[in-house]
Amino acid sequence: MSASQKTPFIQLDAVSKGFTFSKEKIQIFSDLTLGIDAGEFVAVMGPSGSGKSTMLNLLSGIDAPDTGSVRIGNSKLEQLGEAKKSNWRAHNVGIVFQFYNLLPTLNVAENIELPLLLKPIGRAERRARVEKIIDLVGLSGRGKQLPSSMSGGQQQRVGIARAIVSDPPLLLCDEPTGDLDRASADEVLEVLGFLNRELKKTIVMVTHDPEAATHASRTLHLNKGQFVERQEAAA
Ligand SMILES: Nc1ncnc2c1ncn2[C@@H]1O[C@H](COP(=O)(O)OP(=O)(O)OP(=O)(O)O)[C@@H](O)[C@H]1O
Repeated sequence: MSASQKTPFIQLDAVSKGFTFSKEKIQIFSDLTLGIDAGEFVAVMGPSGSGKSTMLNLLSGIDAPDTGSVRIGNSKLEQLGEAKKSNWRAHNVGIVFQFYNLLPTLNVAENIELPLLLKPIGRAERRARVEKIIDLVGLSGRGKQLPSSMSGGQQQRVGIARAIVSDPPLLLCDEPTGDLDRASADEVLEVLGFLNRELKKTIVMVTHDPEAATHASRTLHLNKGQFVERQEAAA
């Protein structure tokens, strides 16, 4: 590699992945190679069942390829044991879910604080970080509310705040606007865009929504286990 070629932040090399279901083998990826640079905001689209969520699971190390390798930064995930991988994930990956996955009995601030409880950070510092993130996602003053008292868009912004409170470089979003109306979806996408532009988070977002994909810098379409790059037209 020449000095001018930069190494992608995320590199999938010759990845294959299949599942066996009712004795039938479904091959999702065969010999898939993909690079994503630091600071990119990538949308992943494709038909239902094409392997979009599987891709996110490979990137977070929640699932492993059958063959091939997944490298993120300096970490080759297949070389990490489960304990090291959990620790790596806690420091490097934030995950945003379609249905928010907030704990209903905890208020907004307590939900966002959860990932910090696994770290050697004192209470005052934790609270300060949570307040800062609450402001950043546009929910100032709502820390004591329960998730059930908030709109879907607000709950998703809590989900995003929880995903970034540990300051991971990579954010993986699985249909983050899939359960939202257009206006709430746009607010959530604005927050993701801000995190990408201003905080330089690398974002990989699975979406069915072509308009959501226009917020990304690049759109990858999954087609028969391979990615085809295509630009979404702005709405
Ligand atoms: N743990 C598993 N065991 C067996 N089959 C699985 C498993 N996980 C995923 N699959 C199968 O792999 C295929 C791809 O699933 P995946 O969830 O990645 O698709 P997707 O593109 O995210 O779909 P959707 O848009 O519907 O969410 C599907 O056929 C699914 O049933």
